[in-house]
Amino acid sequence: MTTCLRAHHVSLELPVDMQNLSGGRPIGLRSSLSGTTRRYSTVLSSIDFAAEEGDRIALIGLNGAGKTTLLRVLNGAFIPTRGVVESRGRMQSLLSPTLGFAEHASVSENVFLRGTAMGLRRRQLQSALAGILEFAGLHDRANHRLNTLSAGQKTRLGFAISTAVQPDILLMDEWISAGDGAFLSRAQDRMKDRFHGSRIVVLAGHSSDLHRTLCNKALVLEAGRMRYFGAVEEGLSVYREMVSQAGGRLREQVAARDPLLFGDISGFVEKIRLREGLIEVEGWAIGDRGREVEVLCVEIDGESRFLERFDRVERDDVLRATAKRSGRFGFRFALGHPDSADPADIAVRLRVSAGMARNRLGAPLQMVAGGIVEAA
Ligand SMILES: Nc1ncnc2c1ncn2[C@@H]1O[C@H](COP(=O)(O)OP(=O)(O)OP(=O)(O)O)[C@@H](O)[C@H]1O
Repeated sequence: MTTCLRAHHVSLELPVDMQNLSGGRPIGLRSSLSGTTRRYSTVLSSIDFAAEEGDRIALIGLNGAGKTTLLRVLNGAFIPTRGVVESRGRMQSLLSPTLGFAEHASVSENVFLRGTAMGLRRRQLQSALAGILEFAGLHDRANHRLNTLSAGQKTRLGFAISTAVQPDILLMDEWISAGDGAFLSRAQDRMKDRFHGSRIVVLAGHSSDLHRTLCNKALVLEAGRMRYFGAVEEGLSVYREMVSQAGGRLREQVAARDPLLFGDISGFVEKIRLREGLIEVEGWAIGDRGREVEVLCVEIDGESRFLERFDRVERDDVLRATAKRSGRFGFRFALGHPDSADPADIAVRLRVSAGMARNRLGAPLQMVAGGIVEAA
């Protein structure tokens, strides 16, 4: 049997219940007694892709793009409003390890409940039970009620059950990194086994490095729509472009979580001076693989300006610090500014990012500690 996973023009609308507020204002507890209004929101639109045997698909998108929801549609937890999902092969999803636990049942009863929901037979579960408890470090707790376990113990149990058998199709929401030291290393080993043993994997998450290393394809989501499906490198550059256009604050958040997304761009803003309606800025930046940066992006109050022409300055201190023999890594530029803001205020509102191209900008450069902000 050939394993497959396909989505044919899948869309999903979900109900969003909103509390009715008196006069539009929150009024404490009474607001929760005042009834709700139900609206429908389109969370996924026209998702269309086919995964073949051997595919490892990186599911990429900003927060709220719809990654987890798409995984839930693929595993059948949500029925698409339009379109269909077609799959062949045993599917297992590692989304929420503790979802579906019965708090008042015992630990071993929960193994049977969850295992049955995963499609395992009673006899399979009986022979797997000891191994699952052993893996979770709960062999002496089989008869304890689940609600007597700690949150960490429940997570370990959920993980041990979900990964007890090798699936053909594996759906993962982030690479597992929870748990204490000893469990984490066993969990990582098991994840690797399950990942490599699966015929098709969909791996959601925010680590471009992991996606590049483990995946051959990428599916990029933007606000519930499929922006790209195809080779992973191309997918990562579509994502980089999306992030580059999304503004400095968001780039900062993405780069904090995924430092290698934009390559290795480092530097600082060192001086901001206000003079006769101009903002003069000085600093330095080194681009990917130690190259000179090609473009600067200056944002004030969310408005971006790209600079490809700016003064490039040879800086002995930067060359020495980075052990480079040559290169003009210092930058200097001046921009008009519309109001008579004071310099300290401008330092907070101004963000300078550097990159190798407009669609490959790094996170905004930080102001060097003790950097000078002055009005001339
Ligand atoms: N059960 C639900 N009912 C209504 N809306 C939902 C539900 N679950 C998710 N959403 C909405 O769907 C959108 C996508 O959410 P989802 O969790 O799939 O995003 P994500 O890409 O996984 O985000 P993150 O990277 O933050 O985990 C969000 O706007 C979210 O508010």
